[in-house]
Amino acid sequence: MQNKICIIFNPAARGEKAKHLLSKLYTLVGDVPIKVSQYPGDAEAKTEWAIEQGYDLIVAAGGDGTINEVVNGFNGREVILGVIPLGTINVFAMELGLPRSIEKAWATILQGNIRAIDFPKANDQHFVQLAGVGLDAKVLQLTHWNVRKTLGPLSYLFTVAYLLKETQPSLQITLEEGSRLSGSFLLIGNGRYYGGPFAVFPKARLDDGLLDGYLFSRVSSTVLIKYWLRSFMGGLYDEEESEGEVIRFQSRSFVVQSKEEVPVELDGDFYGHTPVSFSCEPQKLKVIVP
Ligand SMILES: Nc1ncnc2c1ncn2[C@@H]1O[C@H](COP(=O)(O)OP(=O)(O)OP(=O)(O)O)[C@@H](O)[C@H]1O
Repeated sequence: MQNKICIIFNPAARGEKAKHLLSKLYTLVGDVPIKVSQYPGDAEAKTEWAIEQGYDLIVAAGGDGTINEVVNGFNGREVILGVIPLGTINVFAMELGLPRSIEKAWATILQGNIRAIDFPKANDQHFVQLAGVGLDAKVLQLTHWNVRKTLGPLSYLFTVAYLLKETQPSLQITLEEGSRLSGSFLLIGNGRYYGGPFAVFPKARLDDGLLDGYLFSRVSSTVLIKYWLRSFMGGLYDEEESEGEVIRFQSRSFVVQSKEEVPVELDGDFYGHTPVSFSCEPQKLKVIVP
């Protein structure tokens, strides 16, 4: 491997359990530098610093939020992303088929097999795997960090149950080719998986130059359970039966607007509010895969 590697490590990943893996990582990687993120946003700053120092293979050691910060530090430079999955769910690592063990993930990085994948954006902020407008972003916003730390992914279910009783927002989506759609909750996928090994977007490919959208007209517990079960079974869905409940689309770019401010999440972290423009640069991001 000819590249100059720098590792960006997030001790707060996996509900702060990742911090216990730092010494193991030091032993494993020898004299490869490890920069420890000190606060939310610092992984992005440390990535920018590393690139300025001449490192051209930046390894995100953390979960999806850490990867998101690292790629946002690339700023259009020709660098390669490596991943050591140390997060709670690690959806992007699952999508790439990366091994979960630290040792195997590091061995994969040293082998240096590179894949070029699409690099999506929401306004000026990049993401790698998924985004959401409406329910899931609000859930992330409202579920307290301490509850997440204690209960893990289960904590979100309580917030979902609470939010389903509230009035649902009204989203207007304008696709690149001009057609308009409306609904209350939008899920966006660069790859197939969302929230775990659930193929919510069975037709999505990381390198097809398109974003996949799933727009729910109205969300209820029945609708959520139905689609979750289907995605769990590998994306078995019935086009006819889904009509009215959900609209699926694929597009290179689209705009989401709403009368009220609706929250937006990127790669599982709260990002901001509507309006938001989504776009995708085809095969722009280089990432190491098995
Ligand atoms: N030193 C730090 N202290 C607190 N938070 C941090 C620190 N460094 C980074 N963060 C934040 O930690 C959050 C969680 O990180 P990450 O998403 O990587 O882990 P995770 O939630 O366990 O994984 P996943 O999203 O794959 O389930 C990110 O939003 C990131 O901004």
